[in-house]
Amino acid sequence: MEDVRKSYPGFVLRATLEVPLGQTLALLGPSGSGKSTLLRLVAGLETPEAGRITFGDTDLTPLPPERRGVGLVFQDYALFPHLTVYENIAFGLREGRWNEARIESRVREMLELTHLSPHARKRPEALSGGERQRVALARALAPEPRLLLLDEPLGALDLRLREELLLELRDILRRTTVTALVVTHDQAEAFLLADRVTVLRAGRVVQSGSPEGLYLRPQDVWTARFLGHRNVLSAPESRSLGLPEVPHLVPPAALEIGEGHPARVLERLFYGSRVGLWLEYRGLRLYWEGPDPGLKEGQATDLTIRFEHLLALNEEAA
Ligand SMILES: Nc1ncnc2c1ncn2[C@@H]1O[C@H](COP(=O)(O)OP(=O)(O)OP(=O)(O)O)[C@@H](O)[C@H]1O
Repeated sequence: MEDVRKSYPGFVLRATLEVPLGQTLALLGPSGSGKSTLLRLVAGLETPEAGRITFGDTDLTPLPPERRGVGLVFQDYALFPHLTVYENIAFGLREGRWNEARIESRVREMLELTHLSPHARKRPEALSGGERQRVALARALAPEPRLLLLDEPLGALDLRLREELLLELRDILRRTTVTALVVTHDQAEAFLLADRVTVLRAGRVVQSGSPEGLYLRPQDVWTARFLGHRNVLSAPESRSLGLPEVPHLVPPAALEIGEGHPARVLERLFYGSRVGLWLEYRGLRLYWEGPDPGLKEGQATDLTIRFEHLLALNEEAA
């Protein structure tokens, strides 16, 4: 999409975005940043005030939703309650006047892809939340859409189910060649699902890149914090360490405990397979995480900051 604009009272979305063919792009942003609005514009459920939405050489902008060739998956599933799983998946194919033999073979293929074959004859009410979401996915993929749009697809599920379905969704997106745009406010979800991630803030694209590229090289303080970095030094803090007086990111790889300068454990967070430590170091509070080094709260240790790993950050996105 090219310089697409849409405004509501007190909100303006203005974005240019490209989803590489056959890949998954995650739109990541806090609540109210315009993620759903952007997705609805691509789906044709909203009309832009300016700009164009294209797929290859096709201009989708003037087309109604049903002629855009997009598949939609929302967090509330929106399945037909009176239809079986099989018929839910077949629905779009019947609408598209596929013949019965093709419908049967495509629905079987989708049931296998989403591991739903044993549930084909059930109605949605007899399924778990995760199974329902897989039906929604199978139904959206069945008509071979050119673009799959997913809006917080795991949003309605509890934490454990969310993790399970996340890996399954990742696997399904990788096994199909569909181009997908997924909206999420969860950084881990975006990183696991997508080939590329675009960060949205207040209706503007802040930064795009591969998950690794974004995480290791956020361009400003807000993006670094939003992506989950805990060690973002302010300009005066940077100066106190002898760095140029601009904010700096201290990525996880830059901290080593056990050697270097004196530090003290302020707080120890036990997560099971790893431990988080808030450390006091030269008047700063720094967070370290890794396998349990056996340090207790209040205990002294040593800490090295590998300055070559630090990254200067812009104060704030323009
Ligand atoms: N139909 C509408 N009428 C008026 N304002 C709207 C409408 N839809 C969205 N907005 C406003 O546009 C802004 C962006 O909303 P949007 O739902 O796109 O954000 P989001 O990033 O998807 O948020 P969330 O993660 O909470 O769903 C919000 O301030 C919202 O109140």
